[in-house]
Amino acid sequence: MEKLTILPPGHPLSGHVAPPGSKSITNRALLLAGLAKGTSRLTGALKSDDTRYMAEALRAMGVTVEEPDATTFVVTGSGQLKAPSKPLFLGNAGTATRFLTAAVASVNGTVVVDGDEHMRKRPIGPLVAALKSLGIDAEAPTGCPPVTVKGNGHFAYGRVEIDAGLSSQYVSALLMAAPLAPQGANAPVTVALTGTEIGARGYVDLTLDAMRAFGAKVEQLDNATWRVEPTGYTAVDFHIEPDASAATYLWGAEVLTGGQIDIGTPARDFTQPDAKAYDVIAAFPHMPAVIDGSQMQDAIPTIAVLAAFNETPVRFVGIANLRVKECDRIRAVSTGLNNIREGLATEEGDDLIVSSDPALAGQTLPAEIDTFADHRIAMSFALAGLKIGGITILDPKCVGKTYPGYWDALGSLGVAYQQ
Ligand SMILES: O=C(O)C1=C[C@@H](OP(=O)(O)O)[C@@H](O)[C@H](O)C1
Ligand SMILES: C=C(OP(=O)(O)O)C(=O)O
Repeated sequence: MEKLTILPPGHPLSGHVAPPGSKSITNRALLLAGLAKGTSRLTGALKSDDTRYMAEALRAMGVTVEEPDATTFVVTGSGQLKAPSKPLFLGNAGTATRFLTAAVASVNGTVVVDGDEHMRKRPIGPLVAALKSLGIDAEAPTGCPPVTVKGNGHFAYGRVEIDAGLSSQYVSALLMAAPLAPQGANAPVTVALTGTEIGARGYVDLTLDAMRAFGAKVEQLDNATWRVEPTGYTAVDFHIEPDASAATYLWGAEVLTGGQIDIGTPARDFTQPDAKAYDVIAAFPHMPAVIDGSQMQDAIPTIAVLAAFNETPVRFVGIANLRVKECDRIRAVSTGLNNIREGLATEEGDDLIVSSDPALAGQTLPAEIDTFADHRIAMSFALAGLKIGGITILDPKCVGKTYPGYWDALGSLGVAYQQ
């Protein structure tokens, strides 16, 4: 399946569709379970490209990962990752790549962390520099993967500073590796932000929650500093909530078609940052003139496509690091919208301005949307296809990164396709 044309349903989309498990929480839980000694049962988990890469990497380092059903991982670790026999290949999974880069410093031996051609363009230099500052032997000559880490059996203790301006995942990576510092040293790891700027702080909170669930002792000293004790991790049974970023497409489909989609989880019950998008989406077609995307970054492509149908234009600010996600998402969204109708989107520096036009709904405006191999571009532009005839999504299978059942989910609500 190389392309998929969405046929506008012509009726409100209503029904029950539960989004899959959270990618962010699944990959945290898999890692922490793999680092623990004993067996952890992870339920409600996401099975997708990103979590498969994490699971495979753990298996390559001696962890047993069983999959008794479509949403469960049973993970048995020895409390010590082993050196893998070949480089860890992590596709374009930012979480797996960043989190493992720090965690494999606890391996006794050399580990190469690598990804596909997209991941090889996503910066990891600040994380590598932070590891080096702790005395860990780590190299990423291009500033992006591959990263070579020569571990000596445990993480390092001391104070580490990190600039998280490009990615909060660097902070999460250091925090999750920190309990693996040598236990006898009786000294904590202190993780400190250089600068108070951190996009998506809510992801750090997810990290702290997951660490504590697996027995870590971590304390937030102030807005920008955390202290982590060298406790290691304890195996535990852990339930994963549905994915809030995946939910944004269903919330979007609901407001755009005037339907009622029950996703099984009230927006306020999510702990993930993208749940903040609910209030903005619920305001459609009166979304605000300025939307700050810094604390709900992965939801911005969804909201930007909705903005094309809003009553008034929307300027997206605080989204600079969308340029270093799976693709340059500011460029991908503006390219896609302008492909639907020239002038629909403009970039001003790192801001994106969508010049809304409710009259788009009901028109036929044939456009092939280049997804740049980015699941979120595919999923968000599918929403445009619910109202505009002729929207064709190229490489629709890229949704497999985080939501393999996406096309079937829309199909179950009555959306039809032409291949
Ligand atoms: O920690 C996480 O689970 C994530 C953090 C965010 O990335 P950055 O920290 O790189 O902004 C987000 O975009 C990504 O999808 C998941
Ligand atoms: C940015 C994303 O993913 P990651 O950084 O985990 O590859 C995403 O899923 O939107």
